[in-house]
Amino acid sequence: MKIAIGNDHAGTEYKFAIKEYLESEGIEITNYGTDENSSVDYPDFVHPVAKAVDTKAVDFGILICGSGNGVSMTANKYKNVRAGLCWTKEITELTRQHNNANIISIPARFTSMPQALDMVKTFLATSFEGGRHQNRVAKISMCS
Ligand SMILES: O=C(CO)[C@H](O)[C@H](O)[C@H](O)COP(=O)(O)O
Repeated sequence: MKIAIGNDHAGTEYKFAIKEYLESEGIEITNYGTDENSSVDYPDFVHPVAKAVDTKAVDFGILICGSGNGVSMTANKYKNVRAGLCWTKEITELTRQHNNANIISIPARFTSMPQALDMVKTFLATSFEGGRHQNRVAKISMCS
């Protein structure tokens, strides 16, 4: 499994913790996020992740910012990206099961570190259900 991770300054601490966990599990992770705590513009650290997911260069993306909204808005501009904003375990499960999300967006300023790590584990361990959801997901990217 290949994963790309991106974050702005609000997500740096969480990025390092998530990256350390995933590497301890033997997962290959490419870091496109800032490693600093000084203020940056989140789109600059989302585009490489979204491009990697959009082109299937990686299997999944992880994006972290303060609210999770900025990184989600940016990533979802890509045709083949489905970035789900998650703040509970159940929402994380549902965005994989129903939306076949390939990016999880984490609101660092509104979730605890244990919550964030649990959501990442849940995201990667949950499969898309297909069935009635397949047609719905296909309609997401009907626009050019
Ligand atoms: O886009 C965002 C808001 O929805 C992200 O959460 C950013 O992390 C946030 O805007 C950064 O805010 P700051 O006051 O510049 O640290």
